[in-house]
Amino acid sequence: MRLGGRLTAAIEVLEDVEARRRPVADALKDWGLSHRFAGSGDRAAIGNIVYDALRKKRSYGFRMGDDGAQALGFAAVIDGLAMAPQELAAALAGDRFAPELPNAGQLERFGAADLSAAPDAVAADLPDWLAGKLQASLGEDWVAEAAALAARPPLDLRVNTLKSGRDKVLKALAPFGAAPADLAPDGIRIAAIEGAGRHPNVQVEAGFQKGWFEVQDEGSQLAARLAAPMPGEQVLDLCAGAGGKALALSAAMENTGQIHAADADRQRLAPIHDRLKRAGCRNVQVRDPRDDMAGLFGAMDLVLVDAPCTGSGTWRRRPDAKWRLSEAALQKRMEEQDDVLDRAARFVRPGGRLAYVTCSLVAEENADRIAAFLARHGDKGFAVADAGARWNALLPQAEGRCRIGALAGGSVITMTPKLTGTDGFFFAALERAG
Ligand SMILES: C[S@@+](CC[C@H](N)C(=O)[O-])C[C@H]1O[C@@H](n2cnc3c(N)ncnc32)[C@H](O)[C@@H]1O
Repeated sequence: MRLGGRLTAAIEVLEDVEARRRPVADALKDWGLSHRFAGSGDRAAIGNIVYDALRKKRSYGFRMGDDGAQALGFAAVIDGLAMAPQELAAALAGDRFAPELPNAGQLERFGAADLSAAPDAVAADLPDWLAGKLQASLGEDWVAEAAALAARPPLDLRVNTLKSGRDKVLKALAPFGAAPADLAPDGIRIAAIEGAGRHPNVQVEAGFQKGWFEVQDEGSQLAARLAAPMPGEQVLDLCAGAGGKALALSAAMENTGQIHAADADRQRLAPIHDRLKRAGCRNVQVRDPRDDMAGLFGAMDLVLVDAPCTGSGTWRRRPDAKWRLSEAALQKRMEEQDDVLDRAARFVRPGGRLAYVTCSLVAEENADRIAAFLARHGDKGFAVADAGARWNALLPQAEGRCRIGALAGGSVITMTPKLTGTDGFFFAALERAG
């Protein structure tokens, strides 16, 4: 396909996402199934246009003076492929599959528009209500923080130290431009896509099949490290999902002790079995949602709550979610977070720890939930640990390079694309008196 056909396809997908309010991944998949002639390069290029348009929907709409699918598609191509409007017009000339060009005035406006004159929520590329939430949560720098959430994300990998080492994986993935991650000790990064490119499908590589590495955002790797699992410990991963953090905990514990991996949703847990096998994790026991875990009450050294959340920290990867999220959904997540924290507390032994993680930047899902937990469980001897000190000890070369907030005598951490170059993550640790 030439650029014109790809752009037309991207506009169709954007219209579908808008009309049916459906996840962009589903819309792209359906488009691919009904257009079998399109090759993988075409599908990747169409995906780039669609994702870019959704990442910057509001600022592109402002700059074009039109937020329809066609205007957004053109804006994403001009910006994403760094093409001058005249260059784009020349590239589409005579292409019968190309969409109609916006008028010259619109293209000129796009090139000239200055976002410093735009309302903050437009420059932040957020709906108004979420702009208010991020402003309240992140303070002064919130517009730049939100804008960084609208950039293309890198592809991050975690080296599985149970089976390999970073140098070995770096060598195997050298053709893809793999480099050591900035912060995570076992992390590897493949930079964000440029132009119409695409990330390699690393999961077909021999090293992946052999369990040498996992795909995992650097922030998620750091959150697992900050939970400070020790070899030999008894650990409960209460919201294990597909196991990203459970696998990281297993490696950090050097395959010793025991990790109970549980989740309320059997479907989400299902992929963990293959992943554990491939990664060679022998210290993880998967608990069926129907299992009676009462035997673990008061017995865990560490309980990890990788809580269900709005995922606002992952908007670089799932930009459609920011336009679909509702206040009701946020409220529901907060109730789930309280529920799961209450459940988690029962498993922590005296002298044990509870780590709370979200991939959200909304304070109501983060520090506010910990404060509410303390208000409910103040009598059970839980205190907020100094997560900021943990960060500085783990990453002395990046001391203070995250947001460290004071809370109830301890401190909590927020990672953001702008500050740490990771997805947005929140981390808090609670210690139960012995
Ligand atoms: C952020 S995801 C977990 C991601 C996973 N830990 C990882 O690193 O790949 C949150 C998980 O919490 C689960 N969940 C939601 N409510 C729960 C509850 N009350 N108890 C246990 N798990 C719950 C969801 O099914 C979902 O899999």
